[in-house]
Amino acid sequence: MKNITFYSRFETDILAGCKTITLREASDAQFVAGDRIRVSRYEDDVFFCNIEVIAVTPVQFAELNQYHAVQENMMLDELKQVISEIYPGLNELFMIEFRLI
Ligand SMILES: CC(=O)Nc1ccn([C@@H]2O[C@H](CO)[C@@H](O)[C@H]2O)c(=O)n1
Repeated sequence: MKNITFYSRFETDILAGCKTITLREASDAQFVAGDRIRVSRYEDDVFFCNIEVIAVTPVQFAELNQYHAVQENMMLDELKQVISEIYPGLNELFMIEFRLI
């Protein structure tokens, strides 16, 4: 089974079903619809759930909008700030939509 990591501060939102996308750089988005993925925390590699990928879609940083923010359970400004810190200067992102399984 493939694996993906999330920063531990997002674990609660993911388990509650209120964070249903993640925006990643290409090298971290090598998934296709239907993939079942083990999810663990980035900091300590502790497993916390499995997800199924619904879709992987290219999205530019400049095109991020309220839809993305809602799916991330963040304000749009906050989301842009978070992504700028993780991927400074990167415009080519991929939206991974997922559901808990
Ligand atoms: C741990 C690791 O390797 N990388 C990442 C990269 C991104 N993210 C989150 O996805 C969304 C969009 O980027 C935001 O919620 C980010 O904080 C994450 O949790 N972990």
